[in-house]
Amino acid sequence: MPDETDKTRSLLDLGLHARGGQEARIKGITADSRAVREGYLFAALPGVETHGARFAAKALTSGAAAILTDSAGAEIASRAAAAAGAALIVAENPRQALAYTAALWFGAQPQTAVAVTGTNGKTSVATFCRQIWMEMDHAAINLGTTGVEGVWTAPLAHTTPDPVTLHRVLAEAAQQGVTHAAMEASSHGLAQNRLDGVQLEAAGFTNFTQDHLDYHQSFEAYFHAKAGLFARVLGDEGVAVINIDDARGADMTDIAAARGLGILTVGRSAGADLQLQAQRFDATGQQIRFTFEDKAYLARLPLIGGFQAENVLLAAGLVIACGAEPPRVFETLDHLRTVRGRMQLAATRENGAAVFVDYAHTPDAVATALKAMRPHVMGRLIAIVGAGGDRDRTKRPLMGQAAAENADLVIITDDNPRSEDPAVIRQAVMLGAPDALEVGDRAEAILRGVDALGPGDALLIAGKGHETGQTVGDAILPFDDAEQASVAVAALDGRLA
Ligand SMILES: CC(=O)N[C@H]1[C@@H](OP(=O)(O)OP(=O)(O)OC[C@H]2O[C@@H](n3ccc(=O)[nH]c3=O)[C@H](O)[C@@H]2O)O[C@H](CO)[C@@H](O)[C@@H]1O[C@H](C)C(=O)N[C@@H](C)C(=O)N[C@H](CCC(=O)O)C(=O)O
Ligand SMILES: Nc1ncnc2c1ncn2[C@@H]1O[C@H](COP(=O)(O)OP(=O)(O)OP(=O)(O)O)[C@@H](O)[C@H]1O
Ligand SMILES: N[C@H](CCC[C@H](N)C(=O)O)C(=O)O
Ligand SMILES: [Mg+2]
Repeated sequence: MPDETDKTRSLLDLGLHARGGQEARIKGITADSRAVREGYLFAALPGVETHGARFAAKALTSGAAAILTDSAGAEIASRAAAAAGAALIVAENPRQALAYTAALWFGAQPQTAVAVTGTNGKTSVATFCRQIWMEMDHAAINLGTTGVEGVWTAPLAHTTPDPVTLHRVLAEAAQQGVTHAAMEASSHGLAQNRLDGVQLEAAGFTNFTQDHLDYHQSFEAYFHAKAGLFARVLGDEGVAVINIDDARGADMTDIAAARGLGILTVGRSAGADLQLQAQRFDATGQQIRFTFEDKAYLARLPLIGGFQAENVLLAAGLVIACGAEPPRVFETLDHLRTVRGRMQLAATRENGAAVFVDYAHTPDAVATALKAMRPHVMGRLIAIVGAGGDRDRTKRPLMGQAAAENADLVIITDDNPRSEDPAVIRQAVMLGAPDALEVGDRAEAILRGVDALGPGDALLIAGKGHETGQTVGDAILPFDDAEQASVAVAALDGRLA
């Protein structure tokens, strides 16, 4: 741990203005008043629910030596800070200042780091990057929705953790010998500058479709948040790895080009640097042909879903952008494994019908996942879909519609109703799928879906993927789609003890 006085100086070196000439000796940092200890810097941030400065008095009672906030927060906290003899640091963007401070405070991260943004595919791409690096004998991790995975593991509460958690985790990983890290950059995380202090060698863009309009309010604001990865977070020496098949890929490329960043394009589109040329599907995966620098390559991916090939090539592009030898990277692709909860084969009925669990929780993901299953299915495609409570309401009928358009039978059920009435959420989803069967209880919906499977049919259970709970109100009830699928198959095929 570096000398504490140096830390204080670093904070002031950030160009922050300490009012009242106070010099703070910092012993720790947090944005949560409840976590403040003697000598801590308390970042009092403006939030969605409240302003952290409202908790300044409590933080000072717990021993805060400095308060970092914005001008609105300074109005609230300045008297209490002065009375306690604590430094008040006012920043135009205190979230960014906190991110830089967290990076300096924890002082270490894996030397090679990449981040990936996009509406869908972040967890998959980050996981594939980690798998490729591990195949190349690097000590690697991925960080995101599924926690920290790889040579070192830890749970995470958010897809992109707050900067204090993020840098604590990155520093601990580096101390454990982790040299390579791939992380997800969620739109919330980017809008809140959670990643601004991370040193990235490359950053990736998967796609841009609807999600999270509850938080971002408009498509443009949502896009602007994602674009922050290329406009701001990625350093001047960084490489932008962009899926140009997506309609907004060109916009991302322009943003990166305007900064003079390196650019590596990926996709089926003509002119892509890493170009997917052909895909052939079989029962357990797919054969792909692609080109890079005028050379053609073949790989067999043991992965279900055409879109996973796009994610794999984006991951390969990110690893190459960090300096790896392309042929060596491509050799690893045959060894990739299914990402937990993403087109995961959860169970098979005695009649051969397969049950897949997938994390599709946006209209585009539901459509993509179902379309991806078609080439693998001879008979009917059945979909179980629900939408989360306290999240983007406008995506609900569109998710129902995506299911109705791409499946032969749709069952609408509950998926983390949170504080909302589950029946109201189901009704909204049903607006897009009027012929769907409504079965609120998720276990019963899975049983009904599995029961409906004839030979050659397949079932997609969408929405929860790797999740292990159903959030109802404040309670998280244990629930695992893959487990429920196995139980349903065992019960119906008479294999239960
Ligand atoms: C909308 C959102 O992102 N909210 C996150 C954000 O809250 P906020 O800053 O708006 O906080 P607030 O509740 O208004 O409080 C303001 C400030 O007062 C502080 N406070 C509050 C209470 C107190 O007693 N003491 C105190 O100091 C808070 O720490 C905060 O700094 O910062 C909080 C602290 O880090 C997060 O817990 C909270 O995540 C909420 C719970 C959440 O659900 N976030 C989700 C939507 C999210 O971030 N999801 C993304 C994307 C997921 C995906 O990939 O689809 C993710 O990266 O996980
Ligand atoms: N490249 C892609 N294009 C379209 N849909 C995709 C793509 N990759 C994944 N999906 C769909 O999105 C779902 C979620 O994938 P993944 O978890 O990798 O995305 P994510 O961006 O990390 O999601 P989150 O926002 O929850 O973190 C998958 O289960 C699949 O249905
Ligand atoms: N992390 C995402 C995915 C949630 C997936 C789904 N199970 C839901 O609860 O909506 C979110 O919070 O929007
Ligand atoms: Mg994710």
